[in-house]
Amino acid sequence: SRGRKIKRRSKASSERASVGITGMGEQGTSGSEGGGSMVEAQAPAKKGDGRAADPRLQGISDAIRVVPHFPKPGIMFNDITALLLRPGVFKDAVDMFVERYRGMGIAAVAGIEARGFIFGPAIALAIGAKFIPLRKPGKLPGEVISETYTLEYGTDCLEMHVGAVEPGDRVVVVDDLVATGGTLSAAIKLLEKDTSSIMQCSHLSISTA
Ligand SMILES: O=P(O)(O)OC[C@H]1O[C@H](OP(=O)(O)OP(=O)(O)O)[C@H](O)[C@@H]1O
Ligand SMILES: Nc1ncnc2[nH]cnc12
Repeated sequence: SRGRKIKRRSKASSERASVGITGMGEQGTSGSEGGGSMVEAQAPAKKGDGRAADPRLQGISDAIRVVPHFPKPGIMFNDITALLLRPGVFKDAVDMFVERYRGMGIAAVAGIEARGFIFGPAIALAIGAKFIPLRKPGKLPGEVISETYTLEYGTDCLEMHVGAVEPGDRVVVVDDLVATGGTLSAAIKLLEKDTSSIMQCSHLSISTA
């Protein structure tokens, strides 16, 4: 044997993630696309409630592996790496973000490290926006602003280069998932600290409920 170790974790749960592309409307404006609600697209459409479910959501949900008790007991981990192995489903997920934000005059897509870096650049390129990495501490070489936040399993910090966002830029914050919301709200605070930018927030909304 060449000594290659394969670490086996507990089996994936048969539970499926419930998925939507969830968005929050612009800060400080009214009547904007997105409607100001973090949950508008999160729940699967129920019969007769007036919302048509996008047929792509089922495929996206099926492609996300739910791993119980990772990285800690009690956490139902939504593993998007399984989705990334399926190019058609990965494309569906990116396309749904792009369809939501194309033509809205978005100047920047800010992706949250690390999983926001998986979806963010593809979305930015497709809508003709710049991509801004919101990074974990100590990774950016220029002048930064920071925001510390609480995670479902620990604390962390996000940093952004000063000047990456210009005043008045319309910015979409992209990530894969919201759990406690700590990461997303830290990203919003970071962007609010630096600029008079107008924000939308969007993520591949996943819940195991
Ligand atoms: O809503 P919250 O409770 O803040 O949790 C959501 C965040 O947690 C995950 O990232 P994580 O910090 O695990 O880092 P990673 O992307 O580097 O894996 C996920 O990608 C979100 O960014
Ligand atoms: N339940 C979860 N699954 C995947 N990533 C997460 N980050 C925080 N909570 C998570």
